[in-house]
Amino acid sequence: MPKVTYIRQLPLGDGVPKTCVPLTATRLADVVPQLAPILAAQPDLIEWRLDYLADLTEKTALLATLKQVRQQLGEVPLLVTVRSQAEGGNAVLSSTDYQTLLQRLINSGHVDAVDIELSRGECVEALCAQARAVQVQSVVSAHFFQQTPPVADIVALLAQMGHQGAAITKIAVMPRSAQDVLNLLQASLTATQQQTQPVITMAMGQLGQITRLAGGTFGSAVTFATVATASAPGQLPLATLQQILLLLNGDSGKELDK
Ligand SMILES: O=C1C[C@@](O)(C(=O)O)C[C@@H](O)[C@@H]1O
Repeated sequence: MPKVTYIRQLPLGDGVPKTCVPLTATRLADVVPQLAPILAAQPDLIEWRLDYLADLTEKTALLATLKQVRQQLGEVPLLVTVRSQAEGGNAVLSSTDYQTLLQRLINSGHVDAVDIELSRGECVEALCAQARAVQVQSVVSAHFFQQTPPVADIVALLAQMGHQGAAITKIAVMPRSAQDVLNLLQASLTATQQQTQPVITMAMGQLGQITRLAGGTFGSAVTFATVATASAPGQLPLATLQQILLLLNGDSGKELDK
């Protein structure tokens, strides 16, 4: 069973799925303005998808905006993600540039958690260790935008993330059938029973939407939702999700009138 893992003061793996909304601004100047309506909707966690920025080379300006974002968030935890094109995002970075950028984010003092792609191979373990050293939680992730791997493969990938030092493990798949959706849920349940790190899973697209609503029942610790722009197919509006989570999780979920 996963041990409860905190991102700032937010417990993951305690049986209640947490909501996360992505920030998808394409210009640094739009980041803080985009944050206000997201915060007003009261997600548990914010993910800044840095790869949406048209220019990822402006490191000084980027870190200055990151500091501002952190200040605006108060106690809401911040996850930063640089999603590669190969994993469904927009970043086209060499291994060295990816590693350097993630190191700067980890050591910035302004992030609570960092997404690290398992497919980046060699640097994953080092990045997890660097994050751990400065109390930043590592969320090691894998994305399958074309298919859903077999249950055993999903479970093995999540375990591999844990072996590489992930504090939290995450996988997103694209289902082609209802069986694929069931397979993703089965893999979530099995991984949750076997590993100590919290597991985050989702099946994308409309077919997979049930996993964003009821994934918590099968162990998924976080569900991604939208306030304005989606960062992956199938994400539901946060307000709708909050209501359904309350129905499914009772008193342990959020209050309806929040
Ligand atoms: O890994 C994930 C999950 C996600 O792909 C989703 O399907 O909701 C959305 C991404 O922003 C996030 O980094």
